[in-house]
Amino acid sequence: MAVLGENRYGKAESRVVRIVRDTPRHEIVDLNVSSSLRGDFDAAHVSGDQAAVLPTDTQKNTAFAYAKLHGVSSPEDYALALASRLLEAAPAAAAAEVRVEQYAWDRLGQHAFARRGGDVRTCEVTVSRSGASVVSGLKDLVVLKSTGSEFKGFLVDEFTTLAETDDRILATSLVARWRHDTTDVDWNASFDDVREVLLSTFATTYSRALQETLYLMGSAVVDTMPGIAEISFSAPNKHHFLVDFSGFEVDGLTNDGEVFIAADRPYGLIECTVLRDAPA
Ligand SMILES: O=c1[nH]c(=O)c2[nH]c(=O)[nH]c2[nH]1
Repeated sequence: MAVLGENRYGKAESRVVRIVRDTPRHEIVDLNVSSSLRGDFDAAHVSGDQAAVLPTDTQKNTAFAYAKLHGVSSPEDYALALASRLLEAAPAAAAAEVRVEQYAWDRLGQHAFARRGGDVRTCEVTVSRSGASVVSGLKDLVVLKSTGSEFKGFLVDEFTTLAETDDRILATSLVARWRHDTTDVDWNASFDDVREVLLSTFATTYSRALQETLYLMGSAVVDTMPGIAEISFSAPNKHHFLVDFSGFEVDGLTNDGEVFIAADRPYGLIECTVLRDAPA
């Protein structure tokens, strides 16, 4: 005779992004939230009876709703509120556990941010009989605009379901590589300057597509840095989907660009090279 031992169940790794946008200076809270319930869930396992089971889908929905309803002043305060709610909503549970990871962002502007501590500096050098080529770069530079980004007017066919938007989150994990046309360069200062031009352009320009933003960033580099002949980008469009609260029976719960699910895949991958125009 088999007997059921310890068990628990829940939803792991909901990527909850909360934007506080009451003023033009937005705040971002970026969380990875996992919840689980343990208690008397024997019937679900032993006889297939789900009457006591608060679905993991509901646990996930509650995690997103609570990012708005309760807010996230700290991961601990939010986790306490969410766990208390889940315990209350599932009478068979003896305990609800909520685990939260919070990703830190540094401010670039009123509504632009860079993930803290992320990016890696790169270089690729070739020395041949005819000279040296130096390509400097960076990767894993994660940046996000919480407004000032639209995507509309695109080609539509019978498989298109994407809605046009005037206001979305734009985020990417940037890979950039730029070619110098000289080796007479203060490499460290040059790197810092390019990184700063990339970030400030991202933060201060309106985006009609990630394509346009990359072009603007690249143009700013080749226009202001005389020794740089071209720059290439590979930029995943890290999609943030507005969570649909309309199906929840909670009075007054709206989502006005405040709570997003950060999807990891699939992702758009936008790549381009921007070159300095040859002198006439
Ligand atoms: O900035 C974007 N560029 C695209 O080409 C694209 N395609 C898509 O579905 N969303 C977006 N966003």
